[in-house]
Amino acid sequence: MRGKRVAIVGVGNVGSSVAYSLAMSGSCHEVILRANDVNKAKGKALDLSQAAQAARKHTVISVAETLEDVKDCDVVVVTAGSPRLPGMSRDDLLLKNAQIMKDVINVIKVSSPNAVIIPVSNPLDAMVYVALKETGWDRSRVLGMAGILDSARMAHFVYAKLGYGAGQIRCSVMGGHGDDMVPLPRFSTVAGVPLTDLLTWDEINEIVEKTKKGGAEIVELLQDGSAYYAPAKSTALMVEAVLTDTKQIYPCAVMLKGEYGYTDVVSGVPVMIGAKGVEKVIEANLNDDQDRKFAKSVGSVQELIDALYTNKFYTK
Ligand SMILES: NC(=O)c1ccc[n+]([C@@H]2O[C@H](COP(=O)([O-])OP(=O)(O)OC[C@H]3O[C@@H](n4cnc5c(N)ncnc54)[C@H](O)[C@@H]3O)[C@@H](O)[C@H]2O)c1
Repeated sequence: MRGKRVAIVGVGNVGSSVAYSLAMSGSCHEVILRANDVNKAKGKALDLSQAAQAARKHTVISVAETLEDVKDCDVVVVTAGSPRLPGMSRDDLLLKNAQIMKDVINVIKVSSPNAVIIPVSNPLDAMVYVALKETGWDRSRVLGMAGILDSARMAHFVYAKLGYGAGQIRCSVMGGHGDDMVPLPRFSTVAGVPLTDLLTWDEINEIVEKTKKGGAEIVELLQDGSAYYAPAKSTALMVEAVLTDTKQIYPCAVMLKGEYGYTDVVSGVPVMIGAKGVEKVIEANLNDDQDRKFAKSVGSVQELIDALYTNKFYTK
């Protein structure tokens, strides 16, 4: 039996940080980097390999000269794409990144036919839709990263408000990875204590708003890119759940097939992740208010998907 192999397509800030996280945890045998700029990938691979040696980990970091060389991977993470720059909405990126995703996926589906694919590029939910459409695979094998990140951001803002509990905060965010994401205070706890017992609704609503703007706040401060440490760690958690078949529940962007009343649209929902990818979609009981917000969020993703058709990226 060979060791686990993960490819990362797009070796910018997020991609290289995913590789770093995986190398530091030693959760896979080989990480293959694929970038258009092969020398850049080679430089990153050397640096990462040396970091693995420093950490006394066995993970080997290699470079694929072409996408066709991304062979027989267990998981393929796609971070190739343009980052969201100041003033640029996620929607502006749609057609540009959809073409990149399409080109990447059409090679990967042949070179790594048994992989689980984790799209990260934005606009995330639409990229999951493109990856699924291009592969034609079962939805269980294409799951997008966003919900773990958004939930971590919410946890950060809960800590910032409370001033205690860091590391014990469990937050839940559903919906698309956009301005209409749905932070769920009712499903959030600190060491098991409901958030609603610890904070007033005014305070909670402030946290909800900060969570929605969490990515934009970092973009404004960095000025030349977007967040990558938390996105990378969130992605690595998903990779590791697949590689080690942990059956953990994480919020991920998946194609809905009747769950929550929606079909043929991608949204962030809690899923159980195992070796086969999404092994179960969890249907939480939403109250009327949560239901309404989730519907709005799904509607925003649907608009992005519709835009792929109205702009003739796809035809019906
Ligand atoms: N889903 C999320 O929660 C989340 C979080 C953070 C970032 N993102 C998205 O992830 C993507 C990467 O972000 P980043 O900060 O690493 O950006 P980055 O600019 O640092 O890296 C993107 C990389 O993709 C490469 N690339 C472009 N086209 C390619 C192709 N056809 N093949 C291979 N590589 C290609 C670029 O050369 C660059 O190195 C962006 O789309 C960003 O918006 C998503």
